[in-house]
Amino acid sequence: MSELRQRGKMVVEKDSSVEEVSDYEDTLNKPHAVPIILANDNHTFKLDEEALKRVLLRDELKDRYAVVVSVAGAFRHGKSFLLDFFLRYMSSKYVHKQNTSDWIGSEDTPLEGFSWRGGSERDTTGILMWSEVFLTELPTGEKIAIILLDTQGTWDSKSTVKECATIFALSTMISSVQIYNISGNIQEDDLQHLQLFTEYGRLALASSGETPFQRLQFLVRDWRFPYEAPYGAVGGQAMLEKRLEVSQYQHSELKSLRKHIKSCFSEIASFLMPHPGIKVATSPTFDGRLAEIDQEFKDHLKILVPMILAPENLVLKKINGERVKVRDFVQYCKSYMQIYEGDDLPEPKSMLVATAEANNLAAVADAKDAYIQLMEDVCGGTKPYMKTEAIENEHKRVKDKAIEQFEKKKKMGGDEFSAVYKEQLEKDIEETFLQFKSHNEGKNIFKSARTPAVFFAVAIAFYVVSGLFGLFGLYSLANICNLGMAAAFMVLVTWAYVRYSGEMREIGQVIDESANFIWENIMKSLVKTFVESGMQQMAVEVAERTAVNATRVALNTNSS
Ligand SMILES: Nc1nc2c(ncn2[C@@H]2O[C@H](COP(=O)(O)OP(=O)(O)OP(=O)(O)O)[C@@H](O)[C@H]2O)c(=O)[nH]1
Repeated sequence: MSELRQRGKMVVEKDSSVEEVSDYEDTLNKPHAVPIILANDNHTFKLDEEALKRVLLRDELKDRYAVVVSVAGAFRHGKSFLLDFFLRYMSSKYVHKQNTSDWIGSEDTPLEGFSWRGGSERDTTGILMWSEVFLTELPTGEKIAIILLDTQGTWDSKSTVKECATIFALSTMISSVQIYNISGNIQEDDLQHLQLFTEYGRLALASSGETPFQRLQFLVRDWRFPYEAPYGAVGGQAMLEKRLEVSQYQHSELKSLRKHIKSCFSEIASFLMPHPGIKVATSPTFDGRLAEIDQEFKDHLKILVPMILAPENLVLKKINGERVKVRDFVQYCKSYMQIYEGDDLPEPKSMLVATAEANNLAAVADAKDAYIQLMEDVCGGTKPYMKTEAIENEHKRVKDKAIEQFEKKKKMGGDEFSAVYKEQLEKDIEETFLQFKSHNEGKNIFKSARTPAVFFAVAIAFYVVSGLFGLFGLYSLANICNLGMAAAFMVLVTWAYVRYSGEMREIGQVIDESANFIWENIMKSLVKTFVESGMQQMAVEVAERTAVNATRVALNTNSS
């Protein structure tokens, strides 16, 4: 196996050598970039749902609130390079729990993580997610998971306008902090690339009253005019205010673009980065070591990175004003991806519908979870058997609660839109209830013993009838009954084997169903008549004995 390092990039080539397979697996188990949106040859994208689920749907993650940090912007402008410093910070702060400014690393360590490299050809394609999701708590106590995304650079010679817009739009829609990486200055075309969202933002705002996105962080690389606006956040803010200024004499098109950009994000910030030095920009042998990066750049990295990733600065992903859990994030990715699958860029309206759809599906999943949790408490796992009537009453009570939770949750799209999802929730709950019910039935030892009891009784019945036929010399009929008895025993043995081995379960099911049929249609009424006549007999006997005793007592009293 050979491991090619293209600066920070780890390319693993698998060869046939057996002893090296475990090395290969070790490398894959190390935190790495996972492509979640894949670029197809025909200029379209595909969501790798399985990969996304493998990273996110882990027990320790899925119920945490998501913070999603993405870096997007033109290609070859140091996006992945920056993200690798984010990884250093995250690892020091959230994995090793260190609180020092040494997170930036030692002077001579090559920079690793998301693939980055020099040269003029694009490197990243699609959207990549870092496989290690960082866990922490907000100062308010909420447990959160921080997800990092690297995106395909825009405006390279191989991508169509639609591809660029799709990646930028998708990454903005799924992130809570979109870092808009641009070079040199904030220009009008940088603002125009936000255009697609401005209409979506207007619709979303009208529909829900909530700002659709959270933080947009302009990051201007290689800022060359520190004498006009100083490096860092203060200079960045001053620059941004100038660029987003709406003035009386502006063209109405420029005015409305600025107004709508502002209404799409709850926070817009900007940071001016100094040039990292000639080696970073031009040396083909530069491997990311700090020793070769300008001090001013490193100083500003130490300000920028905690400004985005320190616990007090983290921004939770919100949709329709509601925080998004990691498992809901998967649903949002699916719904959004669907609208970008067509040939044209989606209409802002369909972006809104997709958001409303994912929003309602997340509410359905939450309500169903609540139902399962409450039912588990009532009759799940090792809880003892409940009477059918009692479990049905509990189901109704818990179902009402789950539906109420769904109705109370803030959702997009209005009542009519939500009605379909409410119906789906009701259907899901009923299906889940059937599973709880059959699990409960399984705990009733009398019901589970029904099949052997029925076939044993059938065998005994054949035995008795065969004896009777034998008594009257009807041997051929007696033999048929003996055959029936043998068949009943065979069924019993087969049933016991199926139960013991877990094999041939379909046959086991047929036997159980036949036993149920015999019980419901023949034996139940017989047993009922038997028990009732037995009870009557007993009642008559008890009454007679009581009468006799009473008469005796009366006679004794009279004679004395
Ligand atoms: N001028 C300049 N170059 C940088 C900066 N940061 C990183 N670089 C260099 O830019 C080149 C590209 O870095 P990447 O991180 O691969 O860039 P990218 O934007 O992820 O590239 P794509 O994946 O192709 O979109 C590398 O040679 C880096 O050394 C910066 O702030 N200014």
